[in-house]
Amino acid sequence: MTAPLKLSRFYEWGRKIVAVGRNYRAHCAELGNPVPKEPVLFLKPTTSYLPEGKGPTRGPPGCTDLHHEIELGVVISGGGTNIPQESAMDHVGGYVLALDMTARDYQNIAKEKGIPWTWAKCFDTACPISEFVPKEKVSDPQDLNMWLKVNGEVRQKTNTNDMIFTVPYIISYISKMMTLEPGDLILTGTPMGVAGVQPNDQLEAEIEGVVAMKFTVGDKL
Ligand SMILES: CC(=O)CC(=O)C(=O)O
Ligand SMILES: [Mg+2]
Repeated sequence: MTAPLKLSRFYEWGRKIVAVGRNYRAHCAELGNPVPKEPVLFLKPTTSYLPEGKGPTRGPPGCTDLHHEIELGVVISGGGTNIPQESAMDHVGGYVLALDMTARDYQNIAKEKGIPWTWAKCFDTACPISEFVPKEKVSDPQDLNMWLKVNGEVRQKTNTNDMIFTVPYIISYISKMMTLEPGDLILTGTPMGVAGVQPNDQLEAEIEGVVAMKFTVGDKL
């Protein structure tokens, strides 16, 4: 008999990772992107998951500008299509602190050529995650202080009330065209301060009072 799937190990379920881009005004400005009128969405494969303690995060072959992007991750417990914003939070089972590791050099090339960001966002180890935090431990996902340090120096710091699109809006928006399933992870976008990392850099991140995590940067894949 196979063991029942536990939501706390959602990353083993093989469901999807839907990522929101450009969800903080200051981050749009730092990369010279317009502020979006609707969420900018892309997918990351579940092979990019890197739970804390499972080794270093590594850029794809040839990458010369691997960036950190700290993000609040929302774990879906109840699936659905056309989920109304008003009941969207009923579909949330919990949260993780996540990094949307990005090969910025490849992303810039993709943007110039007008081609997808796959090489920039989808490599193995591109989605480091913290331990799972049950929904009950977070009273308001739209009021969380979170930060990321590289080698002890703060690089990114925000409150999630700075998001352009809120968690319920994002869930409702995605579910209009893509069925959400239990075990899916939504990455809600990164605040300003994205920057390059080097092999052996120590990444430390926290949602204050909720969860913390540490990762090392490794050599390229
Ligand atoms: C410019 C980006 O890489 C978009 C993104 O992932 C974000 O979080 O914003
Ligand atoms: Mg991102």
